[in-house]
Amino acid sequence: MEKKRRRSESPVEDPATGKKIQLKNLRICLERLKQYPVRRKRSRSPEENPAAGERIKLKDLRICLERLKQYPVRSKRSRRQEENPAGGKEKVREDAKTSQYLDIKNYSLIKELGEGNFGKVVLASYKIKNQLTAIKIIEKQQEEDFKYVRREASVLQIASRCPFLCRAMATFQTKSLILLALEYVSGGTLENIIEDRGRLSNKQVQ
Ligand SMILES: Nc1ncnc2c1ncn2[C@@H]1O[C@H](COP(=O)(O)OP(=O)(O)OP(=O)(O)O)[C@@H](O)[C@H]1O
Repeated sequence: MEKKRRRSESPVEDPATGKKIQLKNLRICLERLKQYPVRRKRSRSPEENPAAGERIKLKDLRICLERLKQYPVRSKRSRRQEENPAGGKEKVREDAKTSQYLDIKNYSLIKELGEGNFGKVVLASYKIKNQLTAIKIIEKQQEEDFKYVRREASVLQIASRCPFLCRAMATFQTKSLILLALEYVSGGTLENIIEDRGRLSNKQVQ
């Protein structure tokens, strides 16, 4: 009986000091620990995609955030009046420090630019920066499709110094669509230019 009472008074030893932890302090610790499972649940679906109202997977969000972190570094170049490789003088790159790039509501669609093998490309304005962008809109056939588009965006990012490729700004998805926001290249396609002007020199192609 004596033994039982003592155990209930100080049930746990501090492994560091070997001393009994006061019941009062233990209760405070347990109260604090109770908060952890709640946080873990929240982290399973942390962000809602405002375009679709669906939860973005934590894994995808981490990948997006990791990629977005790379943008401020490149924006240094854009501050030095980087030129549009298509010939325009406008700045082509801005900071993407926040997930605003991933919200379709922040883009206003202007007109259709063309159609590729997988979907349409529309000219849009990124409202936050008043910046033109080409958004590739692809109808999702299967969940895996988003992975392939992200891979395309990653390749464009890796090759971002190449003056012949446009840059990827963001990839995001709704339930049925995949959207890839690209740097807008205003000069038209090389094919169109060759059709209009005929043969071009190497310098003109560059
Ligand atoms: N970044 C851009 N800036 C301006 N126009 C673009 C841009 N990307 C695409 N376009 C326009 O949209 C059209 C379709 O482009 P898209 O890349 O979808 O076609 P694609 O070359 O067949 O590629 P894919 O095989 O990936 O579908 C292009 O021909 C071009 O006119």
